[in-house]
Amino acid sequence: NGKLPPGPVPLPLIGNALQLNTKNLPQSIEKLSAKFGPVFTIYLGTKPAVVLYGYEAVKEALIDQGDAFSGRGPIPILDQVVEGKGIGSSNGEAWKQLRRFGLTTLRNFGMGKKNIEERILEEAHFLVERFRNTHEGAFDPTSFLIHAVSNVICSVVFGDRFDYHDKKFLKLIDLLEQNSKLQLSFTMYLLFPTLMDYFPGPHKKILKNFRAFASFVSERTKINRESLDLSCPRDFIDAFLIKIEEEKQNDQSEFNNANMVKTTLDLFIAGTGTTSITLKYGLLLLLRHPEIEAKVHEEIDRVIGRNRRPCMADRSQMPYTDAVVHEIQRFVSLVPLNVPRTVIRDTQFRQFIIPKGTIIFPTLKSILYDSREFPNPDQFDPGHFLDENGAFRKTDYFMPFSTGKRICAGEGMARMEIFLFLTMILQNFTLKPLIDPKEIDISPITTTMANRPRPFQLCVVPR
Ligand code: HEM
Repeated sequence: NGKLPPGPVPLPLIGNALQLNTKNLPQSIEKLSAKFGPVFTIYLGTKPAVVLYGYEAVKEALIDQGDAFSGRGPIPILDQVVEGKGIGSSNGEAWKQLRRFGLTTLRNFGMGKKNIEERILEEAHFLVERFRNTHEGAFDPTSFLIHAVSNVICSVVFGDRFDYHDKKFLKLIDLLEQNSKLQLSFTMYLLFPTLMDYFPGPHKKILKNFRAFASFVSERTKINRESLDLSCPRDFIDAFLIKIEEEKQNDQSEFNNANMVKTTLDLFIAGTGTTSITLKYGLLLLLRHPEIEAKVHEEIDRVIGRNRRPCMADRSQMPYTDAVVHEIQRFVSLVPLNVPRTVIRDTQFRQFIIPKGTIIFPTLKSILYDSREFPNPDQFDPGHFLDENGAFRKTDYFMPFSTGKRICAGEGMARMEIFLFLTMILQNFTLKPLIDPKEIDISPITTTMANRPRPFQLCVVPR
C-alpha cells in the first residue's frame, strides 16, 4: 500500500518464495539486506513481514517503540499446540499477566527448598559423573546435555530432578529429542501454513510429540493439585495453582488450567533445546581452540581450584571465562532471525507505516555479527569481550536473548546454566577431539529458527 518499507517484488500467492532459500532463510535475508538496507518487507505467501537488520533498527523498534512491537508472531507447529496461550505465544493482557508471574516465580530464589543456582549445581554434578563414566572413550554429548538441561527445568517445575534412568523422564525427554532431530522446514511453514496442514511429513510427528508432552505435563499438574499445601509451594506448578486459587473471584484473570499447562510447556520447549545446543556448540568451539580451553583451565585453577564447586559469585573474578561464555553465545547466534514478533497497532516506524498485526523479524545475527562492534565476526575470539587490560568488556550488542519487552524470560536461568555447566566440566576434564583440531568444522547448520553445530564426538580426560 506504499506505506510498508520497500523490498523484493512479490508474486501473487507465493510472495517472495522464489527469492527465499527455504533451507537457509537467514542467509537470504542477509543477502536482501545488502540490497534493501536495514528495514525492508518480504512476503511470506500473501503476508507481509518487515525485517529489521542491524543494531539501530532493532533497538529503535524493540526498545524505543517497545510497546508497539511487543506482539508475538507465528511460531510454526507450536502455535497449534499452545493455541495462543502460555508466555511465549500469548498477546495482550494474558501475556502481561503470565510473563509477570513467570519472571517473578523464576526469579524467586526461595521457591521450594533450593534456589535455582543450587538446582543447576546439583545437575552439573550428575553431568560430570556421566562424563566421567565414559572412561575417556569417544561419545556424542547431545543426550547428556539435553538430560541435564531439562532436568534443571524439571526441578524448577516439578520440584525435583529425575534419575537419568527413570522411565517417565526418559519418555518425556525422548519426545523433545525426537522433535529436535526431525527436520522441519520452518520456512515452508511460514510461507504456506494452511497448505502444510494438508501434507504428511515430519511436522505431523512433531505436533504429535508436543501433544504427548502436554498431556504428561497436564497429568503432573493433577498430582500437584492433590497434594498442594497453599502455605508452602514446592515448585512452579504449585506457585501457579496458588495463583489460580488467589484469583478465583477475578473473571479477568488469566490464571487457569490451560495457561498453567501451556506456560509449563513453554519453559521446556523454550529452555531445553536452546541451552543444550549452546553448551554442545561451546564444547565443539573449545575442541577447535585448545589454546582457549587452556586459558579457561588456568583461570578456573587460580580462582576456584579443584576442590570446591564453582558458583555464580566466581564469575566476576573470571573475566576470561566470562568472555568465552559470551563469545560462544555470540558466535553461535542461536536464533539468527529472532522469534517472530508483530506490531500490536498501526505503527509509524521511520518514514513507514506498518499495519497492525504485520509480522516483524528483528534479526539478532545482524547485531551479533556486526563487524563495527566485533571485528572479524566470523572468528571465534573471546577478545571480542575483553578490553586491553584483560577485563570483561560489556556491550549492548550482546543480544542472543533479544531485547525489549519480550526479551527471553529464561535469560537469567540460561546464563547461569551455561556458566556453571561449562566451568564444572572444564574444572574436571580436558576435552580431547577425535581429529586434528584444525580440521574441525565449526560452521553452523542453519535452519530458519535456530543454528546448531555439526554432529561430533569427543573424549574427556579427567584432570
Ligand atoms: C541459550 C539459551 C536461550 C536463548 C539463546 C534464548 C533466546 C530467546 C529468544 C531470542 C527469545 C525471543 C525473544 C523476543 O521475542 O524478542 C526467547 C523467548 C523466550 N524464552 Fe528463551 N532463550 C534461551 C533459554 C531459555 C530458557 C532456559 C527458558 C526458560 C526456562 C526460556 C524461556 C523463554 C520464554 C518463556 C520466552 C518467551 C518470552 C515472551 O514471549 O515474553 N529461554 N528466548
